[in-house]
Amino acid sequence: MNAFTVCRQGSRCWQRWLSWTSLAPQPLQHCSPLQIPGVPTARGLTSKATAIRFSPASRSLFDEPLGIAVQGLGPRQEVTLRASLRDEAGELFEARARYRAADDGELDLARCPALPGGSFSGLEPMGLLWALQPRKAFWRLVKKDVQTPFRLQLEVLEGHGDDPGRLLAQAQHERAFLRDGVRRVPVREGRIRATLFLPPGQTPFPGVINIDGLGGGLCEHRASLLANHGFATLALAYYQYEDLIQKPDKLHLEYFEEAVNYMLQHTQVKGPGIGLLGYSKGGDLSLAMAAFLKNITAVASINGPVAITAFPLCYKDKTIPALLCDEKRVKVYDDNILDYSDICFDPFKAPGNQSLIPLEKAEAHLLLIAGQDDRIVNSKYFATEAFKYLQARGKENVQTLIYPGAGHCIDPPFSPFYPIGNHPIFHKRAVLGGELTAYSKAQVHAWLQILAFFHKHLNDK
Ligand SMILES: CCCCCCCC(=O)SCCNC(=O)CCNC(=O)[C@H](O)C(C)(C)COP(=O)(O)OP(=O)(O)OC[C@H]1O[C@@H](n2cnc3c(N)ncnc32)[C@H](O)[C@@H]1OP(=O)(O)O
Repeated sequence: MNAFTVCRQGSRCWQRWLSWTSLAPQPLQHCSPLQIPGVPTARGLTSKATAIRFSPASRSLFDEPLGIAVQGLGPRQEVTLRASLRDEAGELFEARARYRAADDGELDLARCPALPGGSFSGLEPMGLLWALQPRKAFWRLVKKDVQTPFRLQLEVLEGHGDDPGRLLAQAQHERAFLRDGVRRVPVREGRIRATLFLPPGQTPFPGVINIDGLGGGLCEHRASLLANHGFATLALAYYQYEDLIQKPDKLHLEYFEEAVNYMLQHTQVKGPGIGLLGYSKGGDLSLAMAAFLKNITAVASINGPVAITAFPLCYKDKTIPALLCDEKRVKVYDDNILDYSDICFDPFKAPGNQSLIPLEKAEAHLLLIAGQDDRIVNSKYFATEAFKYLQARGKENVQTLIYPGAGHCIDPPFSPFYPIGNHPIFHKRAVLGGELTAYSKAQVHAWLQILAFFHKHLNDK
C-alpha cells in the first residue's frame, strides 16, 4: 500500500499532500497574499514587494502539510528562510534553510530545493518544521495544551551568510491541534482520568484509546490529531496524574478495561470494538489489552515492547512480571550519553519470556510499528520476532512496519527530531536513536498507515 493512498476520508489537507507527492503534480493553491505591511528594515526602508504566502493562509493542523512560498524576490535572489517557535515553557526552536529564488523571483518550497548549509537540504517542503531544533539541548517539543496552537514565525533574510542578512519579509502561522468543531471533554468517570476528543456532529464515531509512554501525566497531542480525522479518541493517563498513583510498583489491567467499557458505553462511540494507539510503554499496555480484554478490534503500537516493561501488570489472578534488564549492559558514549538498547533480556527466550505478552490470544488486528534505530526498546527485533511468533501459531492478524533511520520517538508528522533525551526509567541522558531526514519521512508514513489501519478496521463493521 502506498503511504499516500491511505486516507479514505482524507480531508482537504491530505489531498493537498497527495499533490505534493507528485502523484498528481498540481500547482500549490495560492491563497490571497497575506497583507503583510511593509517590513521596516534595518535602514528604515520598507520592502513592499517581498511577500510570504502560506497555504492554508493563517492556520493549519500540526499534522497537515503547509505550503510556503515567497514572492517578490529578485531573479535567482539568494535568501535564508528562518523558522522559529516557542513551546509552552518558552523554549525556542529554530530552523533555517538557504534558497535561491526562481528566475521570476518566486520561491516555492514545494518546488525549490534547499541548498546545503542550513538545517536541511534538498526538496523538503516541510523541512522548516521537522528540522526545528531547540536552543536548549536535549529539549523535546511537546504540546501540553492542545487547545492552543504553536505560533510559527517565518522570516526571509537576504543572502546566505552565517550572520542574518537584511530582513525582507516575515509572517506568522498557527499550527493547531484541534480542527474547528472537535470537542475536548475531560473525563473523570470512576477511576478513569482522561480526555475524550469528539469530532463535530452527533453520529457515533469509531473509537480509539491513545496510551502514551512513560513519564506520567496526560499527553493529548496524538489523540487530538486523531480526532481531527474522524475518530472519537480518548487520551488516557495511567499514573502520576491527579489522584492516580504517583509512583506505581505495578499496573492493573482492570483500569484499562474500565476505559474500554467507558468508550463502548458512550453514545458517540461506534462499537462493537475499539482501537488502541499505544506509544512505547503505551504500546505494551495496548497489546496486553488486546490479549486479555474483549472488544479490542485494532491495535497500533509505535515502538511498543511486546513484553511487559517497567512495572509488572496484574489482571485478575495473573501477574506478568516486567521484562528483566541488566543495566550493566548499558553502553557509554564519549560525551557521557548512554545507550540502553541492549539492556533488556530477550522476551522470546527464558528467562525474559515470562514477561512476553500472550499475543496469540489477541483477536484484534495488530500493527507493529518500529524504528530500526530505536535505542530504548529493541523494537525492530520485537516486531519481527512477534510476527514470526504469531505466524508459527497460525495467526494472520499482524503486520509490521520497520522504519530505517527512525529511533524511539516516532511522533506525529513534522514533529522536530528528538534523538537524545532522558531515559524514562533510568532518568539519565540516553540516546533515543534515529537520523533526521529518515525520521521526518517515517513520521509521515507511519501516521498515514495508522489512519488507514483504523479507518479500515474500525469503519468496516
Ligand atoms: C527497559 C526499557 C523499557 C522501556 C519501555 C518504555 C519506555 C518508554 O515509555 S519511553 C517514552 C517516554 N515517554 C514519552 O515519550 C511520553 C511523553 N512524555 C515525555 O516525553 C516526558 O514526560 C516529557 C518530556 C513530556 C516530560 O514532561 P513532564 O513529565 O511534564 O516533565 P516534568 O515533570 O516537568 O519533568 C520531568 C523531567 O522531564 C524533563 N522535561 C520536561 N519537559 C521536557 C521537554 N519538553 N523536553 C525534555 N525534557 C523535558 C524535566 O527537565 C525533568 O527532567 P529531570 O527529571 O532530569 O529534572
